[in-house]
Amino acid sequence: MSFAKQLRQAADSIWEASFQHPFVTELGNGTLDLKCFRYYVLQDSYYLSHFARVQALGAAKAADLQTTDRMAHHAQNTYQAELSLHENFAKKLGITEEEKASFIPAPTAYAYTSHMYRAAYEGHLGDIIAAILPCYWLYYEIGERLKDCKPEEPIYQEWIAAYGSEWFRSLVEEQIVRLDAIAELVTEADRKRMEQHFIISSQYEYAFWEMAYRLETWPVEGKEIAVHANE
Ligand SMILES: Cc1ncc(C[n+]2csc(CCO)c2C)c(N)n1
Repeated sequence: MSFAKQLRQAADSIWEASFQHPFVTELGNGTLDLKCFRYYVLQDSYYLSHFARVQALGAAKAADLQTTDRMAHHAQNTYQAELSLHENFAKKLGITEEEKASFIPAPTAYAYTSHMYRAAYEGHLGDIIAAILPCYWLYYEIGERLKDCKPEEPIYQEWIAAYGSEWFRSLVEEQIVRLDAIAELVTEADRKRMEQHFIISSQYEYAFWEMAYRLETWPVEGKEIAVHANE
């Protein structure tokens, strides 16, 4: 079995928990409170802006220029495709510039992005791909599962259409192939560490739904420092 498939299998129960999370199921049947989705869009813009930087770190750590080119392309894509999807949602949801400028990253969004930076700081390109792959792959599987759902809310339809697309599938497959190629070249200790990054990211994917569904705040409120959601 390929390395990526082994990781997918190891994370299966965590992914199942995401598929069954009320944020995901209610997005599919249209009953998700827009307040939660609005909160998600802002936290996810923050998440994506850091995700793009981690992809760019992957470009810098690649061992050949072709991979540097592809990872840089992926970073650009996160900015152009994913963030523009969010800009579009923000407009439709009436999220104001002031709201974006005085955004407070929630504990889970902060922890998840910190986890990806840690993998990038400590490791090589394989660590980075292992940490970012669940983001691609899980969303692709959610897109597939929700493909036939027709929620009444048009914003939820757009969200489902973005991740169930062929365009998105090719991006996911490219990163799976890259992970398998790297896994062939590294040591068993490297592979163990990569598996740990993959599992922790899978847990954070679940935690991200939970964060948005519960409108998570910091345990002691009133001392948070606001940043721009796109920073
Ligand atoms: C918490 C969270 N996890 C994953 C994604 C999906 N995603 C983010 S970047 C990227 C790769 C290039 O498009 C993908 C699939 C998200 N939006 N938010």
